[in-house]
Amino acid sequence: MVQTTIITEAIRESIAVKQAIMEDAVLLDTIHMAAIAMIHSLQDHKKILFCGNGGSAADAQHLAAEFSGRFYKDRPALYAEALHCNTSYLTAVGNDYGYDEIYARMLRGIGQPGDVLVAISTSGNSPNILEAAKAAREQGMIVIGMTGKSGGKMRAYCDYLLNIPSADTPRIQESHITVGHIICEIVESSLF
Ligand SMILES: O=C(CO)[C@@H](O)[C@H](O)[C@H](O)[C@H](O)COP(=O)(O)O
Ligand SMILES: [Zn+2]
Repeated sequence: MVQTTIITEAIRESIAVKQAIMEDAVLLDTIHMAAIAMIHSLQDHKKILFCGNGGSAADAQHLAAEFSGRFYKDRPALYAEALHCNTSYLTAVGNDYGYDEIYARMLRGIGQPGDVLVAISTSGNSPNILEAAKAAREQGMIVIGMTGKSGGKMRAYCDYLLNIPSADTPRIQESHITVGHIICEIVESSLF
């Protein structure tokens, strides 16, 4: 059956990508270091900002809410936000300055040295995410990139590159959420 093949292949590929992450010592180390960077920023009363497009915007919002709401533990809120949640802002800045500017402009307004930007792009090439990463660096922020295998142009702007070993957008996104949840667990268990 065609549907059964699609279902089992998607699951098989998703497992294979996660298996490849588990066998990539450099990536595992980078996940750990990215979590430590977030812990230090939060201990220093800095904030964690997330951005992405489409499914990655949903991932940005999901992960920000794990920090600002709660993950496993009943504990104080951590300062985390996804940058796409204000549609009035997005439509105004997209309309007046262009879509590539939507996140960069906000970061120039609110980004502080020591804050963290988690920039999520499966291709690593979305212009608004690249502009965001550049603006974050100009503000003295730490940039954690979540991308696919190649890292794309994002590679040049990341302090920590979490490049999932796949070139398939949905499979990459599934692993972004897995890695994001792992980071949430490390951060929460270290701070509380
Ligand atoms: O969720 C999906 C596909 O799984 C889409 O909404 C996807 O996120 C969008 O096409 C994005 O615009 C892709 O951008 P990016 O990941 O290359 O930065
Ligand atoms: Zn998706």
